[in-house]
Amino acid sequence: MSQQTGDLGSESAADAWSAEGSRAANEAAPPAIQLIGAACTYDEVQAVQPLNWTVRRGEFWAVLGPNGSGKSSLLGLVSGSERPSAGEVRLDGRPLADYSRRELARRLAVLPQEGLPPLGITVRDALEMGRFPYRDRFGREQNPAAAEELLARIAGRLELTVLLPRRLDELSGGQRQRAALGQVMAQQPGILLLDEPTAYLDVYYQLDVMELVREWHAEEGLTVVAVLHDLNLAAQYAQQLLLLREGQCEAEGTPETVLTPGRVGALYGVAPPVIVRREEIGAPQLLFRAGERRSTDSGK
Ligand SMILES: Nc1ncnc2c1ncn2[C@@H]1O[C@H](COP(=O)(O)OP(=O)(O)OP(=O)(O)O)[C@@H](O)[C@H]1O
Repeated sequence: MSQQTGDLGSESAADAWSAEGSRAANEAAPPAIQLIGAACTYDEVQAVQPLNWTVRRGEFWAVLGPNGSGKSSLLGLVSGSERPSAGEVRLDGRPLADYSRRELARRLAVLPQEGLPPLGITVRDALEMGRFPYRDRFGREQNPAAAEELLARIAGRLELTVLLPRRLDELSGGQRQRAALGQVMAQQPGILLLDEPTAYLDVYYQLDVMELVREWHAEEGLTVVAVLHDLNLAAQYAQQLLLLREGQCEAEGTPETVLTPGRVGALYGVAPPVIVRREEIGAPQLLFRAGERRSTDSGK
């Protein structure tokens, strides 16, 4: 969606990226996200081992790995909900710890797994709540007309217009996930984190959410990091993959280089998948069959 919103969201993706901006300029700019030996520990559990990872502006990453491999903990480090037990996380070259809550909310948004909770508030209220980083302490927008226009455009784009007066607890899970996407769009972040955004959705809404995120990414140079379980969805939508094993980087790179049959089979404990390439999907797709039963379960 185009972001002709006047001075709305001065730190928005549109500012962080110009269509004609060269790749070289982007590479010279500080990375959108940088982990420098960053680790996440809960009591005795080392969920993320010290990790170096760089996400440049405008990249679309998927974070993959078996259950308990540290995907959500990694996302927590990036969003600031988890404090690193070692190392540092930087956003745009600046330590995450230096951001105020409001500054962080202008820069980064998180789309949760289950969309918005089924509360008694309307979809319109939910979208307006996304504007909180731009409102003063009395809840006023600097430019109310432009904000209103932005919300109307988001609602139109997400086909939420007829749902605006409806309460969240009257919507389906798929509709609530769309409303959640509308809320994070209203937030105008430069970086979007998605935590298994398709977990509770049928295949129509899975593709729907991913297509909308892809369009947003393509049109505005949004930086996207999505935790996904579905390797095929990841290969289809992400340009770069980070594959985790027990809190460590097992592999990173393009879907073609990361999703090799031997690696995927060994990591997930399944038979090496068959790789299928279909032009209309434009990415490798994996066909799975069960392998040997896992002899031990680490309890993670
Ligand atoms: N709040 C917590 N307290 C203690 N241990 C935790 C906590 N959150 C996660 N862990 C542990 O950290 C490790 C990594 O968990 P995490 O949720 O990051 O993995 P994940 O890859 O996202 O898993 P899943 O795919 O099952 O969602 C696991 O061993 C988990 O038990």
